[in-house]
Amino acid sequence: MNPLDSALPDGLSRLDGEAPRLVVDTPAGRGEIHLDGATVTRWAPAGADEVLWVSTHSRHGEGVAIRGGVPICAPWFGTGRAKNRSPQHGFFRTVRWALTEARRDGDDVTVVLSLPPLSEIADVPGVADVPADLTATYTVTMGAQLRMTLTIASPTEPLEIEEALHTYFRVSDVETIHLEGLDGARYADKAPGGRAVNAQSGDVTFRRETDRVYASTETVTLVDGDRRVVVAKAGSNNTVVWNPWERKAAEMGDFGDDEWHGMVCVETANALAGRIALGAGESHTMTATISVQDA
Ligand SMILES: O=P(O)(O)OC[C@H]1O[C@@H](O)[C@H](O)[C@@H](O)[C@@H]1O
Repeated sequence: MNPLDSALPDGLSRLDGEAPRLVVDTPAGRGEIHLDGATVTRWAPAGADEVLWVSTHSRHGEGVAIRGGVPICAPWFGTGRAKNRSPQHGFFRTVRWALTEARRDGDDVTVVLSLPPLSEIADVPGVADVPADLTATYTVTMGAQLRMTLTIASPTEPLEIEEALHTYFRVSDVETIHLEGLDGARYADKAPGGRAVNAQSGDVTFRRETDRVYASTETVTLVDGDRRVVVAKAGSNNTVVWNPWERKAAEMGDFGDDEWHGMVCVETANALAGRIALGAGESHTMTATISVQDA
């Protein structure tokens, strides 16, 4: 038994097993966080529908990335700046994090999760590519809002990091939604045939495979009929927008062939040119705060 279990505040419980997770249920909201990858998989404020999307084909458990919720991509994004990193999107999203703190403030529940010491996961692919004393903590507050704060520190060596809170949102139909807040932002288009430099004109809409890394520090609002999901952020140079569309969804083993209609990723990130250069002894903190406005 985890020594913290006896100290868990009201509204927070822990489910053990092959896919251990924390469950939040208070008058302000409800949600769930898997220790594997420190992946938030559910969150909804009181009275609202579920905000996050998880594939019905997702795998769960230690060592696999959950297909949905909010996987943490780090300490690199994709295959990294030089396209030579493995595994894709880094190892933060597949290793089992430890619960190190839990508290309740009013009807908000906050948990703090820590990346295990790298010496304990030295055999995990990718770990040997970063300084052995790299640390990361992830603070998640669930209630009327969902706030996720990732801090990465490199105590003794300079290190370039990329990171993303790879947030999968549930939508009614990706072809009828739009994103506000990115008008005028430059972006790299990673979809097949896409150009390295583009500029957004107006709202973002979806008609084909979409895979864009926007240079933007602005709040983005996902508009889905009467529902507005607001993604505010701090410490983030980029917003990544992704939908695999039909062909790519069919290629992915953990993604249902038709599920792309019902999701979109809006990721709070520092990636590509927006990467963070940590000096020795420095840390960086990135926060995403999500709220819902139903008309
Ligand atoms: O299949 P993965 O590794 O979870 O990645 C999903 C997508 O994640 C996005 O963030 C990337 O921009 C896409 O290029 C990628 O396809």
